[in-house]
Parts: sequence; structure tokens; C-alpha cells
Amino acid sequence: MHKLVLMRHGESQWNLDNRFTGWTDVDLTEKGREEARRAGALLKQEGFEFDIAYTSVLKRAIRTLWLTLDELDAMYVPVINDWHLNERHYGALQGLNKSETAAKYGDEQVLVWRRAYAIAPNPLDIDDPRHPRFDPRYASLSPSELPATECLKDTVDRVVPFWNDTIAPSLRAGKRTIIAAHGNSLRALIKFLDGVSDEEIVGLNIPTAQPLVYELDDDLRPIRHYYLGNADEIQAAMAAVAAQGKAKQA
Ligand SMILES: O=C(O)[C@@H](CO)OP(=O)(O)O
Repeated sequence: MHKLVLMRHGESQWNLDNRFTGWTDVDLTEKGREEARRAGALLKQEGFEFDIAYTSVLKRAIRTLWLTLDELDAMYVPVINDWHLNERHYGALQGLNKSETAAKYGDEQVLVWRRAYAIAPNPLDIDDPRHPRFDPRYASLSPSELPATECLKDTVDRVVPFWNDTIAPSLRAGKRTIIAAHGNSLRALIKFLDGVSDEEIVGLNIPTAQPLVYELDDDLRPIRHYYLGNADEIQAAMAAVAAQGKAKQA
């Protein structure tokens, strides 16, 4: 049996501000750092140890991983940073406040933009300075790999090959693995691992910095999964993520 830990980053500044974030490289808040330390302490208390760690090239996930590994006194664990684990690119929505956008376009439209499986928001303009082609960390990617927007399906299409080519072989080799990533890149991975339908994935929301343990069989098929930590807190945190896209009640 293989054990895999998935974890979304702690609260970021734009989680706090309730802005669409995507590939914008915002940092953790102090609360987000504390959440990451708490996750590390919980993993330590439960006896988890890791041989390898994967994260994105965005600092909210990277810093979450560092703080978690530090708490585990395991900063020696090799860390693979890869853009395939980045958050879903949110296109032209990046930077906008989610409730203000819902007040303008309606809760239903924002739910489509946030959670519809195959509908992407409008793309960033090719000359927009925020377009990833201007960012040196993506310099080695071909133009066809560089997103200017994504729907969850597009994220699945980049996360799953990375799983198959890189993470799965190292799990099969017995490496105890933690992945620190993002709400939607983890939804993409969970959709693939658990065979969640396009309709059901709409209702799945991932709380910040709560370790999610997957037990996998020899073929890397999930046997079961569970969150470490307090079940009520986790339910409340999931409901809060779902509510982020609603217009504020007057
Ligand atoms: O803004 C984002 O990039 C993501 C994750 O924070 O948000 P959402 O839950 O709306 O997909």
C-alpha cells in the first residue's frame, strides 16, 4: 500500500481579499503560515515521514510546503517544483474580487466560471503584462503549453500527464510523497484518482492547509482517503470556499 498526502496551500493574501488568483504569485498571510505549521505538526503527531515532495512554481504552495517540512524537521526532503501543479489559470478574472464579480454578473455565472468543468473564463490578452510568456519561470515552455486561461478540464490535461510520468513512478518505487498544490490543481488530480464525474466535481471544494491522505493499492488505485484533523472544522472550511463566489447579502 502507498500513502500519499495532498495539501492545498494555507490562506493567501488573495484568499483573504477574495480575489480570483490563478497564476498570480501571491504570498501567504500570517494565518496561512500558521495553518501550514499546524498541518506539519499534525503530520508529525500522526507519524508521517516523506521521501519526496512536489509543489508548483507559485510561492503560496512552495512556502506552505517549506513550513510543513520545517515543522516535521524534514527540510532535507527533495522538493520538485513544477508548473504542471500550478493553480488553474483564471484568465482575465485574475485579480477581480469574487463577490463583486458575482454582484455584477450573478452568482450562477460566477459558479460557471469557478466550477464548470469545460468552460474557461475569457483569456488574458496576449500583450497583457501578466501573460505567462513574460514570466522568466515559464521561459522553457512552448507557446502551446502556456495558458492565458483554463477550465478545470485544461488543468486535468496537464496535471494527469505529470502524475503519470513523474509522480506515479516514484510512488511505485516506494517513495513516501507529499504534494503541496492548489485548490483546482488538486481537484484535477482527485477527479482523476477517484474517477469523479464532470458533474460531481463541481461540488468538490478543498480547504486550505488540511492534509488529505490517500491510501493507494499497488496499481495506485485509491483504497480510501481521509482528512487529518477536525472533521467539523474541515466541513466548515469547505463550505466557506464554496461560498466565496456569492454576492454579499445586503
Ligand atoms: O482564485 C483561485 O485561484 C482559486 C483558488 O483560490 O479559487 P476558486 O476556489 O474560486 O477556484
